[in-house]
Amino acid sequence: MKMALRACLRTKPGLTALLSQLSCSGHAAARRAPALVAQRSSSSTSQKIKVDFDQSSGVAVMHMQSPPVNSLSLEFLTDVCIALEKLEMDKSCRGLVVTSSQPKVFSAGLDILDMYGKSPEHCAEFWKAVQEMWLKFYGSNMITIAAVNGSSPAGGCLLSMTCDYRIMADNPRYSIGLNETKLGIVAPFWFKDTMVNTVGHRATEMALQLGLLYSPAEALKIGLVDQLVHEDQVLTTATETMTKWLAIPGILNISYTCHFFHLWCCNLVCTICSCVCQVIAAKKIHLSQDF
Ligand SMILES: CC/C=C\C/C=C\CCCC/C=C/C(=O)SCCNC(=O)CCNC(=O)[C@H](O)C(C)(C)COP(=O)(O)OP(=O)(O)OC[C@H]1O[C@@H](n2cnc3c(N)ncnc32)[C@H](O)[C@@H]1OP(=O)(O)O
Repeated sequence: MKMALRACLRTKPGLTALLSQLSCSGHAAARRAPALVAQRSSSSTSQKIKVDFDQSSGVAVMHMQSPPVNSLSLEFLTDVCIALEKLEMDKSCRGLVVTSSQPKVFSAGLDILDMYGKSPEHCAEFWKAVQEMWLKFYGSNMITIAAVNGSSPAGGCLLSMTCDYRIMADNPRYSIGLNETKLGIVAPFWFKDTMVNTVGHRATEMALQLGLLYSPAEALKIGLVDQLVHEDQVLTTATETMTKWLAIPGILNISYTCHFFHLWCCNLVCTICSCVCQVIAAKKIHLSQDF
């Protein structure tokens, strides 16, 4: 799916426009202009994001440092998107590792306090920022690896699933999954689609219906993560793994992209049809109540 988005962002101007409308792209850029990284190795920091870029390897490491649990607030999401935009614009950056500077937690998911009791304008901006993060990671031209060094529920799990590869700390205290159901929330369809693309239909059905959080071992078993390593080795394994991914010629990447793009389009058409059916059904119910 990520590759599919990459392809359409490269090759389909119409869809790019569609996606950019969906994602309100540019809202982050409008706030702070991106800067190109000139040094061989550099480090740039916002309050909540630290990026170390090694120009010799072309690999950047994004450290999420929003205490206590890297919850995805509007401010944090905006910082993430800005950092990503800057890296994306620097063509020498080919790989990105995302990890957490917070102990025991990769990301606690969407910031619940930023969704509750806020103005409609704030909620709209917040929700657009969530979509923007998703699109930017999924549509990135860089190879992305999530170094999941702690728990990663809900939106945190989504963030990791938008990456090409996930390495998780092998600590049974940590968990990962889309647990929205347990919170009394329905996960949006694109959360669901992202999980289907990662672990398949049946596993997603079980995961979402029951709001399951998986231990690292369980997550590995269903393919929610790709590799488990000792807690101390998550970041180094991620950078080693990146070397292997970057050795694959980009052209092959693009070929796979076309296959996945086809699947993604089919999925999108189905989703639109299902939305139309739901609207028609809702109207029918409404009419039958009137008479
Ligand atoms: C505006 C929106 C419009 C439309 C959308 C509406 C609905 C669509 C919903 C979309 C789908 C939702 C996706 C989500 O991501 S919802 C968030 C789900 N997250 C969770 O369930 C995680 C909850 N947290 C935990 O499980 C644990 O905190 C965690 C991450 C395992 C860490 O555990 P631990 O180290 O023991 O830390 P604490 O639990 O003690 O937490 C420390 C501190 O952090 C606060 N906190 C935790 N999670 C969140 C969060 N998601 N948002 C905000 N704050 C969080 C926690 O309350 C503690 O705060 P305190 O002040 O008490 O120290």
